Amino acid sequence: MTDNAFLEVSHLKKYFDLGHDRILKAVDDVSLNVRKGKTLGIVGESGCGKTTFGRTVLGIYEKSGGKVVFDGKDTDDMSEKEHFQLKKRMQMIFQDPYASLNPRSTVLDLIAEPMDIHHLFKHGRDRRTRVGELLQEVGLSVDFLNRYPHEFSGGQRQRIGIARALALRPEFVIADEPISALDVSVQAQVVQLLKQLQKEKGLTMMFIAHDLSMVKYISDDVAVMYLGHLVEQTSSRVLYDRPLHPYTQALLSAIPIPDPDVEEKRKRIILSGDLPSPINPPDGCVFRTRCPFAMAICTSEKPSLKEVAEGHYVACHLHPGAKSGDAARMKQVLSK
Ligand SMILES: Nc1ncnc2c1ncn2[C@@H]1O[C@H](COP(=O)(O)OP(=O)(O)OP(=O)(O)O)[C@@H](O)[C@H]1O
Repeated sequence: MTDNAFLEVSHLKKYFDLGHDRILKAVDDVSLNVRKGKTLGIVGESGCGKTTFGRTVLGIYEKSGGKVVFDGKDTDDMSEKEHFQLKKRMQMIFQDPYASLNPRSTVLDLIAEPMDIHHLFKHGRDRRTRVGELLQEVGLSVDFLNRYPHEFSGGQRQRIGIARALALRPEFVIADEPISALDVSVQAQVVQLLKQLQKEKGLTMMFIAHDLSMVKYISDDVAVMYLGHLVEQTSSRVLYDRPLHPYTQALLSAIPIPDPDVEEKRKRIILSGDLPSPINPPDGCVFRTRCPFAMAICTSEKPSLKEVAEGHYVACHLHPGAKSGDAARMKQVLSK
C-alpha cells in the first residue's frame, strides 16, 4: 500500500477454534501497512478484533494465515535468533497497567525485567541508572525505584508500563487501549506523553482505541475495523474530513461536539442491532446487517479493499465507481 512501510501485513487471519466445529474469525483477511516513524490508529467497536490483530502481528498469537513483514523481512523467513531479536524490536503497552504489572515487584525490577531477559547488564549500578533514566523519560521521579505498583495512581502505573515497553529501545510499539482504564483527566496526559516519546525516538506505533477523538490527536493514519475486517484506511485528516465507509461515518457521527449549535445541526447515523457474532458472520459484506445503505450485491459479494483516492482504501460496494443512483441514495439517507 505504501512505499515507506515499516510493517506490512497482508491477508492476516486469526481464527480461534472453539471446539464442536465452531470457529471464531477474530481477524479475517486484514491487509494494512504502518509507515516508518508514524502512528497508525486502529479503531472499531469492542469485539471487532483490534487486540487480536495487535497480538497476532507481534506473534503473541500464532497467525492462522497471511503474512507479516517487519522492516522488509517476512517474519516466516526469520531464524530463531532473528525472532528473539524481533521480540526486542517490537513491544506492547497494555490496556490495564495494574493487571500487567506484577504487584510483588518493585518499579526497578518491573522496568528492568525485559532487559534482564536479554542479559543487558553486568552491574547492578548500570541497571539502576538505566531504569532511572527511563523513569525520567516518562515523567516519573527516580525516587520511585523501590516502590510497588499499588502505591501509584492509574496514570503513574501506565507511565511505568510505558517505561517498561521502552526499556529495550524498540522500533515498533503497539499501544493497546492504553488510556481506556484511566480517568478522563489523565487520559490526555498519557496520550501527550506517548506522542512526545514517539516523535523523540522516531518510533513506529500502532495505537488501538475506541475513542476516536484521542485517535485523531495521536495518529497520522487510521484503520477502521469491523467484525474482524478492515473497512477503511487513510490519513487521519482525510478520514475525519471525508469518511467514506458507512461504518466510519456512524462512528464519527457518534463523537459529541462541544458546540451545541453544530451538535444540533449535524446528522447522527444510528446503527441498528448489535455486532453480529464472529462465529457466524453475515455472508457478503459483514457490515450489511447494520448498514443503512445495504444493496442486493452486499448480500452476495464481499467487497474487497480498494484504493478510491491516493492512500484512501475502502471496502464497500458504494465505492469506488458507485453508480450515480447509489451516491444519490447515500445522500438521501444521510439527509434524513
Ligand atoms: N483467546 C481467545 N479465544 C477465543 N476467542 C477470543 C480470544 N481472544 C479474543 N477472542 C474473541 O475474538 C473477538 C475479537 O476480540 P478482541 O479482543 O480482539 O476485540 P477488540 O476489538 O480488541 O475488543 P475490546 O476493545 O473489547 O478489547 C471477540 O469475539 C473475542 O471474544
